[in-house]
Amino acid sequence: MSEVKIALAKGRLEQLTLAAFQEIGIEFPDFTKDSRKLIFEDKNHQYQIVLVKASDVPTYVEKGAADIGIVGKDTLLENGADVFEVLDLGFGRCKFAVAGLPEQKNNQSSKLTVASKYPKVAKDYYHKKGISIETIKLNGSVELAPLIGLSDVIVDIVETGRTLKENGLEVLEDISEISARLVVNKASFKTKTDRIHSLIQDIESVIEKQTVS
Ligand SMILES: Nc1ncnc2c1ncn2[C@@H]1O[C@H](COP(=O)(O)OP(=O)(O)OP(=O)(O)O)[C@@H](O)[C@H]1O
Ligand SMILES: O=P(O)(O)OC[C@H]1O[C@H](OP(=O)(O)OP(=O)(O)O)[C@H](O)[C@@H]1O
Repeated sequence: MSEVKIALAKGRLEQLTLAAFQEIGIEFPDFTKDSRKLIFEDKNHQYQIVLVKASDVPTYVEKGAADIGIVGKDTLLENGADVFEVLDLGFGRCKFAVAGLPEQKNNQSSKLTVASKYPKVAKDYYHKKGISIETIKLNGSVELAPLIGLSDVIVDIVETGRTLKENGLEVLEDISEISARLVVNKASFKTKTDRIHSLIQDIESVIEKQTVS
């Protein structure tokens, strides 16, 4: 029987996901923090993890290079991949927000410029409000943009709020809640139904346990 391939986002979600798998008895013995390997097998040879950049997880799953993936809702919204989103994993919690200098609160400009790692999310949000914006795509340190006059505001992830605070910025508008999601390739959902369903159920029971305790 072929293994179930799991695309795992490198970075913040990596250890949280491995911990969830460990709870349900799926362990990857070769997976160590300082390893440069990108493919890992579980000890029972049922699952294979491929370690990919967070923003690439939806692509691997949509194309069927991986059967399932673990990725933030933020990345799913930005990527727009055609995958089944089957489970809210409850970890990796943060939110999308519009942020900026306090004086931007009442900026009604019809030429608002918005810097973001998530230009699609930013456009969709303002489009729903009937406001057209100019987006500036950045790949990090987004909080710099309004400080040095690159944009009026930013659309970014806020977790503790520390990055905003230390740079004199504040949340101007909340957009939506974010957490890690389990996504499944549409064809794999049919061809590997039993194994994927049982994996989903096992993970669900771990999440429920965590919510109760
Ligand atoms: N403070 C946070 N900042 C960013 N992402 C967070 C935060 N807290 C939780 N997350 C979640 O963790 C996911 C992975 O974040 P991570 O920083 O590892 O990757 P990334 O930002 O997409 O990659 P990179 O930093 O390489 O561009 C995010 O997509 C988001 O869902
Ligand atoms: O509310 P906080 O707890 O401060 O977390 C939010 C910050 O974390 C993320 O940045 P990240 O650390 O991924 O750095 P980068 O996007 O600048 O690379 C995000 O883009 C914010 O800048």
